[in-house]
Amino acid sequence: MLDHAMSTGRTRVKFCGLTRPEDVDAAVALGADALGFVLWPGSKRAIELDRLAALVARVPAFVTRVGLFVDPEPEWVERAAEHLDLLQFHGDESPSRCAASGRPWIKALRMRDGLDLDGAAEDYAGARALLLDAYRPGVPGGTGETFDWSRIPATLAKPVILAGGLTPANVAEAIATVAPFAVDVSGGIEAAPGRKDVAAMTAFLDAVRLADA
Ligand SMILES: O=C(O)c1ccccc1NCC(=O)[C@H](O)[C@H](O)COP(=O)(O)O
Repeated sequence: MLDHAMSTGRTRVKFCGLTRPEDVDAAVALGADALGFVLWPGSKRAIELDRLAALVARVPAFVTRVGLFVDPEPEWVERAAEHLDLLQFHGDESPSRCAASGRPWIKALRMRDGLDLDGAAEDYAGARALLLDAYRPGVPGGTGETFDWSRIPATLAKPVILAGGLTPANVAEAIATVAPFAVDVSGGIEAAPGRKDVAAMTAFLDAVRLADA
């Protein structure tokens, strides 16, 4: 069992739903650990492969490039994966489906009533982490909604990436409550879907660093 922060003393930060070069540049300059690109066409933040290639070309070494999928066709994963460091699955993918490409992956779990997190951690043993997100029926992610953080057990067999409705105003409380390995934010740092706000990105990272201090 791991405690969520794995005693590293620093909460990693993933900014998700990037669509514009200027937002990628700002996120890197501010010190985000990982950048997420939505590769599910149903999202307002979705990007095509040519845009993905152009955006990730701006990302330097040691910043993780993450691609988000929702029940994707294997061929789509293969084509996108050459531009990515890590795959993030947001749909009903089985563990074997997540692992099929042989590339590192994480599984997003939406916190619907009755979800057995310990069981999911066993089922998705091959995941590098579990991303815990809010549950809204019919919406696979990016809801901008929080969930009851006290539902997360203090120890879990996988590192926890906390997501769902995080903002510069609530992320410190989230870290104090959950002690996650990482936090993930999309709507809370946006001016509009897919358009990040530099002041909000800055405030979010400042709040995380203060919480870690
Ligand atoms: O952002 C989307 O539109 C999206 C669509 C489908 C699947 C996942 C999606 N985003 C996933 C993320 O990683 C978000 O960062 C996460 O759901 C938290 O979003 P938010 O509550 O807006 O911070």
